Amino acid sequence: MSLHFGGISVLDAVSFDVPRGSIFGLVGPNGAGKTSLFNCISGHYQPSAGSILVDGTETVRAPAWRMAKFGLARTFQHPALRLDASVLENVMLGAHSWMPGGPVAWSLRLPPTRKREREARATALDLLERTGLGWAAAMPADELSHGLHKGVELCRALLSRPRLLLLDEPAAGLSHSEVEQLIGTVREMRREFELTVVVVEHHMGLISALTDRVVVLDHGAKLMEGTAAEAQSDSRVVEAYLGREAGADESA
Ligand SMILES: Nc1ncnc2c1ncn2[C@@H]1O[C@H](COP(=O)(O)OP(=O)(O)OP(=O)(O)O)[C@@H](O)[C@H]1O
Repeated sequence: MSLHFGGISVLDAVSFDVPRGSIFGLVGPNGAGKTSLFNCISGHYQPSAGSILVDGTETVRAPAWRMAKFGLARTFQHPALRLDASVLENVMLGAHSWMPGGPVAWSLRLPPTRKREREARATALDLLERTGLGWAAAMPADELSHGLHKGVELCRALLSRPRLLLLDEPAAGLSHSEVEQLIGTVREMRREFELTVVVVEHHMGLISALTDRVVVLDHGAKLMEGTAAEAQSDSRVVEAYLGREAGADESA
């Protein structure tokens, strides 16, 4: 799969398979193309060439809002929450992909809709409890810290019942203990919901603890694929990181 913006190549024939049920890491230096690749998978960007298959179904021309139909949910580097709404209301937005009816049925709140809404609310509260956020359910989202917003976004993504969960830098801005809790939560959710997870992350502790395999990107191309330990001891990977840091030092 390739991605160009004008004459600039952002991703150059990047190709890999994510085994079902695995936790797969996308790593690489700043500007390597990780978020752009994520945006292609989640339908926020249209690749210039190539294909993306989710459970054998081509998703490339589907817009981002249809991705839940393919069993796909994502979180963002900077959580996209409705800050004026409560934490529970934010999580409940994840249920819209499987609620029966549409906006008219929801506003009329017919009996089948009410029943599903009760189910969704109970599941949302359960997810919040299990990620340590039960106490915040009724609070306006803007009263929570950045780290807690990430937990709320994760609950919202899980409520959409995904088969493939995309996490974009979930550890950024989290404290050490919050990262530990996140690792436990993702492991538990993977097991319970039989999820496949793809995670973009700079936090190598999280990548080592969580992932079965990683792909390392550099300058929009795939540098290597293997376990996190193999990646960390690969001379090409070490050079890509050091080279980028040296470049940053020179320009500083
Ligand atoms: N919408 C866009 N238009 C033009 N160029 C873009 C666009 N989105 C990304 N790029 C460019 O693509 C390259 C890869 O960016 P991307 O954000 O995907 O990298 P990254 O590996 O996620 O970096 P980081 O770790 O810093 O988040 C960068 O040079 C960036 O400027």
